Amino acid sequence: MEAGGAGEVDHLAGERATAQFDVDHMKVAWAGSRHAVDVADRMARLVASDPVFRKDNRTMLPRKELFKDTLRKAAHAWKRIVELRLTEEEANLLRLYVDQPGYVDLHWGMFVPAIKGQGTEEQQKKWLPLAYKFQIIGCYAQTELGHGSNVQGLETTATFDPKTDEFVMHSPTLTSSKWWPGGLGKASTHAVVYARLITEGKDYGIHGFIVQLRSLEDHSPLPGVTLGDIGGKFGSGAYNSMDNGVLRFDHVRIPRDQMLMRLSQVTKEGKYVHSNVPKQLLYGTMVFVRQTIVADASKALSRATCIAVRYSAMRKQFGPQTGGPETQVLNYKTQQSRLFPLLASAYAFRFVGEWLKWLYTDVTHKLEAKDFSTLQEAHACTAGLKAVTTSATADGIEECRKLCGGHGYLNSSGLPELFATYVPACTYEGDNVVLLLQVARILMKTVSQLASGKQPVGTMAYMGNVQYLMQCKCGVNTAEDWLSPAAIREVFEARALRMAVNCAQNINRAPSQEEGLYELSPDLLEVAVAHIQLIIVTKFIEKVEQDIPGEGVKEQLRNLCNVYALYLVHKHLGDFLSTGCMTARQGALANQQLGKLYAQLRPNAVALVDAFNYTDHYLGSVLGRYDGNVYPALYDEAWKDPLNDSPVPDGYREHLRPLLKQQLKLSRL
Ligand SMILES: CCCCCCCCCCCC(=O)SCCNC(=O)CCNC(=O)[C@H](O)C(C)(C)COP(=O)(O)OP(=O)(O)OC[C@H]1O[C@@H](n2cnc3c(N)ncnc32)[C@H](O)[C@@H]1OP(=O)(O)O
Ligand SMILES: Cc1cc2nc3c(=O)[nH]c(=O)nc-3n(C[C@H](O)[C@H](O)[C@H](O)COP(=O)(O)OP(=O)(O)OC[C@H]3O[C@@H](n4cnc5c(N)ncnc54)[C@H](O)[C@@H]3O)c2cc1C
Repeated sequence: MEAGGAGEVDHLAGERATAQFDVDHMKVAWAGSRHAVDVADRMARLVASDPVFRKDNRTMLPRKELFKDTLRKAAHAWKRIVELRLTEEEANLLRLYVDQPGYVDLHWGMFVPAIKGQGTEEQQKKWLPLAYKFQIIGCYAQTELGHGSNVQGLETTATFDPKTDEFVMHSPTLTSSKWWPGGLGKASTHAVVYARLITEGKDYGIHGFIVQLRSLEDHSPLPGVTLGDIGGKFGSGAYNSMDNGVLRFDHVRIPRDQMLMRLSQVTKEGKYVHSNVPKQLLYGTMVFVRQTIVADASKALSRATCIAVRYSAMRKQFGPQTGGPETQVLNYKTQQSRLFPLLASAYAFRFVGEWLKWLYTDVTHKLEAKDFSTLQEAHACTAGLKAVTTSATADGIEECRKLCGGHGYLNSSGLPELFATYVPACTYEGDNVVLLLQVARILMKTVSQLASGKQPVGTMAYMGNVQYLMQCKCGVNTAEDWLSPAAIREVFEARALRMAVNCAQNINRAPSQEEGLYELSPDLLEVAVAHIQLIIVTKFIEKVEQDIPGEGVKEQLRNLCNVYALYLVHKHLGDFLSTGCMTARQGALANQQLGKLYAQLRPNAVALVDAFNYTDHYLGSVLGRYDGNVYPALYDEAWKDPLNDSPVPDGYREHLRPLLKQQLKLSRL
């Protein structure tokens, strides 16, 4: 737990004393409200104090035990939720702090939202109460062995049989086997299955169906259903607690009313009827989850940076030539230039995630009122932000591991498991490259419409300012000029627009649009990244412009915002220079300003990670302990490894002793 307990010594107290802002108010700025801080705090402590939720031994558990441990934790969490009558908000936070991937994530995160989004009112009335009480467990079975990204290429069939008023679910090929769905392998009783709807001999494409997979009596697979886990995954512990599964159907029959019929229906006679809504609403659950993944990116990156900042503040290496104490590694400028942009990114992703949640809610309300005008904006923002934030977070966690030197490689640092658990976020819910290409296509469409005078809206509104942005010159003359939000915003807008226009022009030179999009896809990726980075920078600037209470809080957030933006300028200087948005000298000034910002951030670094308000249990890291008392903890942790159960290892008699004896004989020769 955090410092303050009897007898604890705060080894980072000196660091905390140098903070130039009110940490308590920063906690509120980070969490979104005082209420959010309090609820999160209560739930985190509830989990941390419960021995069932212990996780320090997780990476040492064999897979079967790890899975059983996940089942136990999930059941215990549910018991506590019911006993304590927790609200939905509290229950979600409790599950978050349990911090172990498991079937419940998919049950609440995808199965329930899929029924809510795609089921009729009648279907919701039937299925949701069962799901809410855990009388059924559900998963989201979309991806197949042969196809994941290309949803329209899925092969599972749902053929309507009007004689019995049923759909026949079938897996016609090996590649049509459902493959990857979380919770499918061992836990789920039901799934929302995506399959090709065939009626009256015609294939109407992909639709969702609720299918029961296992007996509610003894959990055995129902006749015609083949089920299993797809095998061990990357890393120890990590995502191996999840039963990602395989599923095959052999002509399994389900009632007609188990097709999710909000968007389209099949009548008793077998007639296909499509409601007058965009077909893409079928992808609604993915849009919802992508939005939550952006919020999760800031959680994962803030955990990693919290560990790396605290450890870097206590770790010392080398010292002045004249003798004296060694230097805290956090004082090395190289450590700061690698770590502080990640800390700033964690804050940036937090605020853009907050904004994205607002956008998603707004779009949902519009959809309910049959206004589909913002569907494309929602798709572009969720897909693009999911891709950019998860890639940066996965890379950032790995960088934090390196920033912790050798000890970062130990499981007890928490970083290897955090990385292994997090990195599939770059793939699931849409491969990041595939998603960025979706964004780029929308940007190309927007550019092509500019000539006709159509004004882009939402996050693409800046593209309407094309005349100015194509020729404007950055007005920065001194390093301090880079502290102007207007200057930053302008170069990011000009860079994104010019890259998009250049790419569109190159595509137009290709023999066909499709060929151009194909040939220039590597450039398109960069166009999409530039646009998404502009959104993140803009939302951070807008956040800092709000009224933010607490001494020094706004100043710290402004610094972090500037670090984030100028770090991107430095990292992508090639883009800014090649598009003529700024000069090489202005690039050098940006870097100069960045150095000054790092120096200002340094005395606040530990307090800025304290503001995340993570318990030691949630952090799960010996190196990231709140009290900074790392070495005794590292030492103790090593002795807990099963390899240290006995001084002489298993295998000595069979493999070491004969070897050593043989060498003895040889040396006597
Ligand atoms: C909470 C706890 C968490 C839960 C915990 C989380 C744990 C992890 C769970 C992981 C779960 C999963 O991975 S579930 C599986 C996730 N699978 C994926 O994400 C698959 C990714 N693939 C796709 O989304 C799609 O197939 C596409 C977008 C790549 C391609 O689709 P397509 O149908 O072929 O479409 P395409 O021709 O490109 O586009 C046709 C038109 O539709 C638009 N369009 C495409 N997608 C969308 C969309 N979603 N919304 C609106 N519009 C869209 C395009 O802009 C285009 O517009 P216009 O040009 O016509 O105007
Ligand atoms: C841990 C984990 C959990 C998952 N959970 C679920 C779940 O609960 N339910 C579910 O249904 N699925 C789930 N999935 C599946 C996941 O959604 C897919 O793996 C994901 O959508 C990527 O699809 P793919 O595997 O087909 O990759 P592929 O598309 O085969 O990607 C392979 C490579 O091809 C590239 N590529 C593909 N298409 C293009 C293109 N058009 N242009 C350029 N490059 C391209 C990709 O960038 C990538 O480099 C999960 C996956 C993982 C790893």
